[in-house]
Amino acid sequence: MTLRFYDSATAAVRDFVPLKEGRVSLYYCGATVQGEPHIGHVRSALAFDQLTRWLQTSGLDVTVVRNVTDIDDKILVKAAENNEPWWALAYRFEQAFEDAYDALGILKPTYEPRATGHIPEMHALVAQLIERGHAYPAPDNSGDVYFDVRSWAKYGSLTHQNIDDMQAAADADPRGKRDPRDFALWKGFKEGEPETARWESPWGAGRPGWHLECSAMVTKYLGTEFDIHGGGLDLRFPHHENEMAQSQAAGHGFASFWMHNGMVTYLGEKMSKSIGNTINPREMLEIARPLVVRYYLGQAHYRSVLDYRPGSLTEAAAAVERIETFMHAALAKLFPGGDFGLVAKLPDAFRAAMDDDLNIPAALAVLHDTVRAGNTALAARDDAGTLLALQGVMGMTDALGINPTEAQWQRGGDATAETAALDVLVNAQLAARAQARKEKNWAESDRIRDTLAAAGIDIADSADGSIWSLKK
Ligand SMILES: Nc1ncnc2c1ncn2[C@@H]1O[C@H](COP(=O)(O)OP(=O)(O)OP(=O)(O)O)[C@@H](O)[C@H]1O
Ligand SMILES: [Zn+2]
Repeated sequence: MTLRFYDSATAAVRDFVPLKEGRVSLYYCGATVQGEPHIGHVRSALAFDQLTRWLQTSGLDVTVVRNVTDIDDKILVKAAENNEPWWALAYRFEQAFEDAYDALGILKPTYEPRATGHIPEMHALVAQLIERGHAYPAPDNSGDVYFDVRSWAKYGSLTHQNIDDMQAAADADPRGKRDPRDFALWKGFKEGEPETARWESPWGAGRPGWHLECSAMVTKYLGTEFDIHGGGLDLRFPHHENEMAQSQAAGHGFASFWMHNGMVTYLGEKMSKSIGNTINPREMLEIARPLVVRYYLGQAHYRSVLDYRPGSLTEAAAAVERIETFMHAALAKLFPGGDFGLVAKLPDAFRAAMDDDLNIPAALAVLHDTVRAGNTALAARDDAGTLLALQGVMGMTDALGINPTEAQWQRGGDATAETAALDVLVNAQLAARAQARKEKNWAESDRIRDTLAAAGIDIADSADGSIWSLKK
C-alpha cells in the first residue's frame, strides 16, 4: 500500500505513513454552530468521510474527531439578535448539522467534543504557553490572554507567510496586544455579555478563543502528536496557523499532515453565511434523493473548487441511476433468490486512484467503466463477466459510501432494517417475474406484478432489468 496525500504544510504530495502502525488519528474542524448548514460545510465533512472510509478500506483503524464550536462571538451575537439563550441557539444548529450529515451518510466521528466541555483543558494549555514565554495576559487587566507571535519563530510556516506581511488578528479588541498579530487565547468578559458565557480562569473571567478550543480538543482525544488535521481551505489562515503555533509552542508535535478541502462556490464566490449565497442541504434533498446529493457533493477532487450551478444535480442523478440499474439487474440475474453470496472486490485501477491523494474523479471513471462492462456482459448473458463487474461495483460503491443497495439509501435516507428486508423480498419477486416472462408464463408474471402493485410498489422495466419504488 502506498497511500499518498497532499500535505498543505509542505505543499507536496507525500507518502502517508501513520505514526502508529495500523492506526490513523484524524481531527477535522467541525461547525461553528451559529446558523443552518450550507452545502459547503457538508462538502467539507464529506471529504473527510471519504478519507476515513478509504483509510478503513485500506485496513487501517481510524479514530476520527470532529469538534463542535458551541461558544464563539458569532453565536453570542446571533443569540442576542434572536433574544434566545446562546446555548439554545447553538444546540438547535448543532442538531441541524447532525441531520444534514446523517442524511448524506457521513459516518459519525469516533468522538465529537463540544468546546464548552473542555474549558479546563484549554486553561492548562494557556498556562503552559505563559510558562514557556509564548503567551501573556493583557497588562490592562481586561482578562484577555494573547499568544505572542514574535516569540515563536515558526509563526507563519503553515501558510508560508512572513510575519511582517501578515494581517492583524481581528479576533478581539486589541486591548494591550504587543503586536497586532497576537491572537486571543482567552477573551476577558465584557460588560453586557451573558453571564452564562462567562468562565472563571486564573487570568480573569471570560471565554476561550476559537483557535485554542481546537488545539485543546485535539490533544485530549488524539494526544500531542497525531496523523492528520483537516478542514476547509478557508481555515488555513488564521485558524490552522494559530492552532499549529500554539500547540507546537507548548511542546506538542501536533499534526503530521494538514489536509484541506476546496471550497464550494456559487457563481464563482465562496459559499458563505456572511455573503448570504448559501444553499441549505435541505433544499437539495427536496429535489433529489440523498444518495444523489452525496454523489454530487463528493464527485470532484476534494481539493478542487466545486462551483454550484442550479440544475447541476441532474447529471449526478443520471450517474447514480446508471450504477443502480446495473446493480439491481445483475443481482436479479445472478442471485434471483436474493441470497447474495457476493464477495466485493476492488479493481487495482480504483485502488491506485484512491491511494493517489484520493483521486475520486479517476476512481469514479473506473466505476463507470466497470458498470459499462457489466451492462455489456448482461446483454451478452455472460454471467461470469456480469459477476466480475458486480463484485467491482459493489466494492467501489462501498468504499465511496454510495452503494445504492445499502439500506441507508432505500428511502429518503431513513435507514431501517425493514427497508433493507423489503428490498431483498421485492427483488426476489422481480427475479421470479423475470423468469416467468422468459418462460412466457404471462399469468404468473401478471400475478406477481399485481401482488406488488397491491402492496404499493411501482415497477419500472427497462432493457437492463426492473427497479422498484414505493408509490408516492
Ligand atoms: N463554502 C465552503 N466550501 C467548503 N467548505 C467550507 C465552506 N464554508 C465552510 N467550509 C468548511 O466547513 C467547516 C465548518 O465551517 P465553519 O463553521 O467554521 O464555517 P464558517 O466559515 O463559519 O462558514 P461561513 O463561511 O458560511 O460563515 C470548516 O472546515 C470550513 O472550512
Ligand atoms: Zn478548528
